[in-house]
Amino acid sequence: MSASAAPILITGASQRIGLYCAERLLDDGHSLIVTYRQERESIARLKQRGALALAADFSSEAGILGFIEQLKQHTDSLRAIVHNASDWLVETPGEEAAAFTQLFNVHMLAPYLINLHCEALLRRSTPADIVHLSDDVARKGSAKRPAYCASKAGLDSLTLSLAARFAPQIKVNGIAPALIMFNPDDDAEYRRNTLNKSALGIEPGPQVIYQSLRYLLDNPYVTGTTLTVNGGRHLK
Ligand SMILES: NC(=O)C1=CN([C@@H]2O[C@H](COP(=O)(O)OP(=O)(O)OC[C@H]3O[C@@H](n4cnc5c(N)ncnc54)[C@H](OP(=O)(O)O)[C@@H]3O)[C@@H](O)[C@H]2O)C=CC1
Ligand SMILES: Nc1nc2c(c(=O)[nH]1)N=C([C@H](O)[C@@H](O)CO)CN2
Repeated sequence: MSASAAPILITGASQRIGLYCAERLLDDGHSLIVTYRQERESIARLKQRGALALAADFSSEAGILGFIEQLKQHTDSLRAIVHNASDWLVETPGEEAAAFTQLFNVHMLAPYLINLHCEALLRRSTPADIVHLSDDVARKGSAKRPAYCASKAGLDSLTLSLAARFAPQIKVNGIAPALIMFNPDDDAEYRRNTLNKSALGIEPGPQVIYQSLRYLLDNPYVTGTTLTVNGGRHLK
C-alpha cells in the first residue's frame, strides 16, 4: 500500500519501541512527526531522515494542549496517530496520588485530548488510523503497578469508545504487548522470571510491534480491536 502524503504522528519516539517503529515507518516511505522529551542522537537521526520532531511532555493538561497547538502549526492533516509515549512508574509510598495523576495524564488524558483535537486532521486522510499502545497486564491487573495498569485499562476502554465515535472514516485500535524488550537494568533473575511467564518464553524485540502496527494500518476491516502480543502469557 503506497504511503499517504499526510504524516503519521508517533509519540515518545526517542528510544526503544517508538524509535524502532519511527525508523520503520520512514523506511516504508511515510512522512513522520515524532515527539520526545529529551533531545538525543536518536532524535537527530530521525530529523536527518526528514522527520519533524516536536518536544512534548504529557505529564500535564497544559503540556498536552501546548503540544496540540504546536502540532497544528505544522500540519493540517494526519494519516495516523500512534500513542506510544508511556511512563512505567511504580507508585512510591506517600506519592501515590502524584504517580496516579502522572500515569493518567500520559496514558489516558494525552491520547484522549490529542485524538479529540486532531479528529479533523485525521478526517483529511483516507485511510486514517489511531493506534494506542496498551499493555497485556490490563487483562488481569498488577499487584506491583496498580496505577500504571489502571491507566492502560482505561486506554483500552478509550479504544472502544473512540472506535464507535469515529467510524467509518477513522479506525481506532490498540496493541497490548507483554514483554517486548527488557530494560538495560533488568537483572538475570528478573529476566528469567519474566521469560517464564509466557508460553513462548522469548524476548521478541520491537519488530513484533511494528508488524502489529503495520497490520492495523493496512487492514481496512479492523476497528475497536486491541491486538494481544504477549507470547501466550494468558496460557500459563
Ligand atoms: N517494552 C515492553 O516490553 C513493553 C512495552 N509496552 C508499551 O509499549 C510502549 C513502548 O514501550 P517502550 O518502548 O518500552 O517505552 P519507554 O518506556 O521506552 O517509553 C517510551 C517513551 O515515552 C516517553 N515518555 C515518557 N513519559 C513521558 C511524558 N510524560 N511525556 C511525553 N513522553 C513521555 C519517553 O520519552 P523521552 O525518552 O524522550 O523522555 C520514552 O522514550 C509503551 O506504551 C509501553 O507501555 C507494554 C508492554 C511491554
Ligand atoms: N513505558 C513502558 N511500559 C512498559 C515497559 C517499559 O519498559 N516501558 N516494560 C514492560 C515490561 O516489559 C513488562 O511487560 C514485563 O516485564 C511493561 N510496560
